[in-house]
Amino acid sequence: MEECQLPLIDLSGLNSHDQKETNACAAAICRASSEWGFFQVVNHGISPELLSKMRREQELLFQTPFEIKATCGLLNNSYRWGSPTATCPKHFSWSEAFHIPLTKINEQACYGDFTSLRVVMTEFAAAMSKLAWLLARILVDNLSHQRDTVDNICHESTCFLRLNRYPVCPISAEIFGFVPHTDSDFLTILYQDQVGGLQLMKDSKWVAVKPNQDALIVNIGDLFQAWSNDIYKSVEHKVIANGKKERYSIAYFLCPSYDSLIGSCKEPSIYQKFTFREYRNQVQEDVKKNGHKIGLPRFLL
Ligand SMILES: C=C1C[C@]23C[C@@]1(O)CC[C@H]2[C@@]12CC[C@H](O)[C@@](C)(C(=O)O1)[C@H]2[C@@H]3C(=O)O
Ligand SMILES: O=C(O)CCC(=O)C(=O)O
Ligand SMILES: [Fe+2]
Repeated sequence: MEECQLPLIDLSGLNSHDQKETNACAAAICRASSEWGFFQVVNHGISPELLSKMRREQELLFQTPFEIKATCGLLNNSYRWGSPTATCPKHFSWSEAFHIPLTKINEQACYGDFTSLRVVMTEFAAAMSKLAWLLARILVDNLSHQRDTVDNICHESTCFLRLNRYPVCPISAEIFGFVPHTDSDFLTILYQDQVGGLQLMKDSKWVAVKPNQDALIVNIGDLFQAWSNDIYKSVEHKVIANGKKERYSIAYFLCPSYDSLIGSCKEPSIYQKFTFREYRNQVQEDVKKNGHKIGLPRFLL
């Protein structure tokens, strides 16, 4: 498997007093979103201490017995494992996850005895949110010239964090940790450990992402692709299961409110206008019916 060096962007450029440096950094973000749909950021403003505290809390959470994770109302009853709709190995994900809306992150009732998890998750979600909005503003400003702003596209009410654990997989090497998919959001920020296993589609080939402990990974989601009229790319990615080591990751998903209408920032538009609610419902219906997501091609004009 070919290992790729994702575009690596040093976000300290955005704070430079030299406008040229700031513009060059913004341009690198937009170029990577269009050429790769994926990039890594360093000097992203989230401290290594917060990241390692979050990872520790994540490990403790997943070490909890299955019955507690699955039944005690933990994290808004958001525990999932495997793929409930899978009918064959290629639709199955060898992983477990908590999928928690930002609106619930600070709610005491979601945490039971996990009090330090609540404190750390709240701080982590706020830091990831700030970074996601910063990147989305740059990407929107690059194309919309004041017609649209991130604030009338994205909304905190629907953003969420997904805590993933990929257990050691003792069966076939053909099994996915996470099935190939694109994300149904505007933009995702991923904090992964050093185990590796994430692969993405580049020039019609799967390439493996080499973990970098100082970097967070950013990828464009379907809604940014639709809004940008295919300028930014929502790229297919997957996680390979590992027969020797478990793996952890956390993804932050930046989403619009359910009723906001996603239309293209340019004419002629490639896609029909749709609301995020319509998009989500269509994805869920397709997953139920076919075992996999169809996504944006459903909305082509
Ligand atoms: C089985 C699936 C769940 C998922 C849609 C999919 O077909 C494959 C990708 C999954 C994913 C990953 C990112 C987001 O968490 C998510 C909401 C999305 O858009 O794609 C989930 C979907 C889901 O959990 O419904
Ligand atoms: O764990 C990873 O590396 C990727 C997770 C992912 O793609 C997702 O949660 O949507
Ligand atoms: Fe994903």
